Amino acid sequence: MSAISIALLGCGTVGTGVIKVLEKNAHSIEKKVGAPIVVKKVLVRNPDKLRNVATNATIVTSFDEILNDPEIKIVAELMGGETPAKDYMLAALKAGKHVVTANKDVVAKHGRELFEAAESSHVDFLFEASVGGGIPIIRPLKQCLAANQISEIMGIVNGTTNYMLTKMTNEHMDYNDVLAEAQAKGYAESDPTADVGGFDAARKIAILASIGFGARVTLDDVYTEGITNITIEDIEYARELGFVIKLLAIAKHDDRGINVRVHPAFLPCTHPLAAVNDVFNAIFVKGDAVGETMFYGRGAGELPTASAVTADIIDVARDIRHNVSSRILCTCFEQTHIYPVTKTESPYYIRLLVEDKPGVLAAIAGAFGAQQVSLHSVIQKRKVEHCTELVLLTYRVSNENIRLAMNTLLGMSVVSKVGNVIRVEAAQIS
Ligand SMILES: NC(=O)C1=CN([C@@H]2O[C@H](COP(=O)(O)OP(=O)(O)OC[C@H]3O[C@@H](n4cnc5c(N)ncnc54)[C@H](OP(=O)(O)O)[C@@H]3O)[C@@H](O)[C@H]2O)C=CC1
Ligand SMILES: N[C@@H](CC=O)C(=O)O
Ligand code: NA
Repeated sequence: MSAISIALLGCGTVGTGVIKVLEKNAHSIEKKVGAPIVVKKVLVRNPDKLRNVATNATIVTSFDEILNDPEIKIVAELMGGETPAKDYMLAALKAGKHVVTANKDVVAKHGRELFEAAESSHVDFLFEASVGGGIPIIRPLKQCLAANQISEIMGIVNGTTNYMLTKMTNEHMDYNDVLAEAQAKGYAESDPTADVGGFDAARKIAILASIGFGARVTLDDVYTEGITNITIEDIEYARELGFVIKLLAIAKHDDRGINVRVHPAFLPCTHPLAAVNDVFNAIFVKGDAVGETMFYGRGAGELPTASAVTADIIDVARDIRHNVSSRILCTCFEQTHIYPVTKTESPYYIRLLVEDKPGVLAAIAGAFGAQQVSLHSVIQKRKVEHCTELVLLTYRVSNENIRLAMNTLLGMSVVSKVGNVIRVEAAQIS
């Protein structure tokens, strides 16, 4: 069969990786598809930029050169951002071109519109790289686990912050230095606020929850906290107490509805996610038939992400060869109540700076007690600026009650500063 022509929108970290993978594995990919895949055009902003890859493709700066080229059957959007990426994908789908993307911003926010455009044009819209980088997770959820009712999805879904937390924990690296390293390695988003602020993970868990629970979960439904407040002190106290700090993305479907959240958490050192380090991601999925499953691999970076994008391109190319399309589209059928984070429960770690005088501990314990927050343990180790640093671990308590207790504490003259309040996940504090 004649070659299948494709175009890439973007030739940065991921685009470069896709060109390399298609080139390196051209022979086996051709055998798998039954036709060669050829990158005909690549859209960039700056055609004069030096790139880390050689290609015979034509470099273009106008999307119209791709949109109006009837030979191009597949468009891989690897630019990032919402605009113009969404408009280009929509135009390509409406023009009858298949679309593959790594763009979680657009999938999380405009997925429905893109699915509808794909369905009416009878083309594919695939986005495996948008969550978990190189880890297969979208396809397993949509296909391999389709027989299950999914009750829980939990994991580490941002490579940049996991890399940062690992280096801060194991090598005591400075936050800004390690962020710069993650950027240099091509892991971070063009605006890394999305990574460190938790929004990238929030988009990813919104996508996974929507697919897993068959209900539309948007970014606004996800309670989001990033790692910007995590200090070396918190990391050290975690270690002392037998925990590590990880940025977790959690989606649960129970008899109250759906709850979706992203926040740093203390995880027991013995928990499997505690051993997921550097740029690696891991995602647990619990289904009623299969039980627990775990997906693990590199969550960001040139070649791992290219692996997922290229697999989508191969899938589409096979569909083109067999004259089928849009076999698995939007799976959000259910209207399900989303309940807020305040209704969730867990133990908490709390670090406070308090005045160093008699009766302070009793007053603090009283403020917690008034909100039904029971304290499991208190560590009092060091003096900071004439104050005493207190580290408290609570028993399991509702988020609402912790908030109420913290509000009371903030108003107490003996409390100089709240250092941090971090959830404890997957631990029995008893
Ligand atoms: N990096 C990673 O590890 C992962 C990234 N992703 C996602 O993949 C996508 C791409 O990420 P990444 O490769 O890191 O991004 P980069 O910033 O490295 O590359 C972006 C590319 O898009 C081009 N581009 C951006 N805006 C425009 C525009 N308006 N018109 C034409 N070209 C444009 C840039 O052109 P020029 O080179 O001329 O500036 C560049 O080639 C994003 O959606 C990201 O979230 C997903 C998983 C992992
Ligand atoms: N910035 C993202 C890239 C992959 O999605 C991350 O660090 O995980
Ligand atoms: Na993936």
